[in-house]
Amino acid sequence: MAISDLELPTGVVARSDASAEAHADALALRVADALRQAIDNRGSATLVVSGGRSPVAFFDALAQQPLDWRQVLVSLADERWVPVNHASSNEALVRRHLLRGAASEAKFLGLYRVAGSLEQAAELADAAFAELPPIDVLVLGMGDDGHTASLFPDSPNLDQALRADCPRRVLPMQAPSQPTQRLTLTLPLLAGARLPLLAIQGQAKLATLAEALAPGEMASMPIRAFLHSPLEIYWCP
Ligand SMILES: O=C(O)[C@H](O)[C@@H](O)[C@H](O)[C@H](O)COP(=O)(O)O
Repeated sequence: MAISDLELPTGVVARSDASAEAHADALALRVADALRQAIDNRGSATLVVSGGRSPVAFFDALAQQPLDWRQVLVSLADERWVPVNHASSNEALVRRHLLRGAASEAKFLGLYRVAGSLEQAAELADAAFAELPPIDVLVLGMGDDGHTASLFPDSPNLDQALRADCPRRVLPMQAPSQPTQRLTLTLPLLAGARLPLLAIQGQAKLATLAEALAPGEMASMPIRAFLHSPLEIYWCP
């Protein structure tokens, strides 16, 4: 199956690249162009990225892009509640692969907070994220189960996080399917992005996307909250 086989809602466009490298480069060029445009129009740009395994090549390619990184704020759609020197830390991943070279001039707002509990860490992050400007570019990934950010099916706080009027910017997530406790931005913050992008690779995720595009509960496949205009999907085999 290819992404061109999928029937996409109006305003949702998809791009397919032949290799993971071409996919990462195409995504990096699109993000860099949008960040430059935001800086030209408003003097600064806010980029929110997801973690996991897929974005590494994209981060490495974006770090090479010529732009005024001093005017860019980079943040995270979600985080594992682990110290920033932990192997699973999304902040560590972004600092290692994106915030280097010229891109090390960018500002960074992380989600991880030291606290006595995940709930307390989420409250501290929620307060800090009141400072997050409107998102210019959001890069989402997706799991095979249809989660995105740390909006996992069956997570206790999912319904609250998916409310369009959710009063929280950051919520704790204890996804039954995941080994580490998580912190996630909630739907109102993520849905406000000027340019939302979804980057996925492989046939399994394409099948998950096809399933998510069919009618169904948002809570069972949270990626459904983003499968509407405007959205650009980047896929490679
Ligand atoms: O912290 C995370 O893991 C991400 O934010 C998460 O939402 C990720 O995008 C998907 O789980 C896909 O992860 P992979 O790219 O590793 O498949």
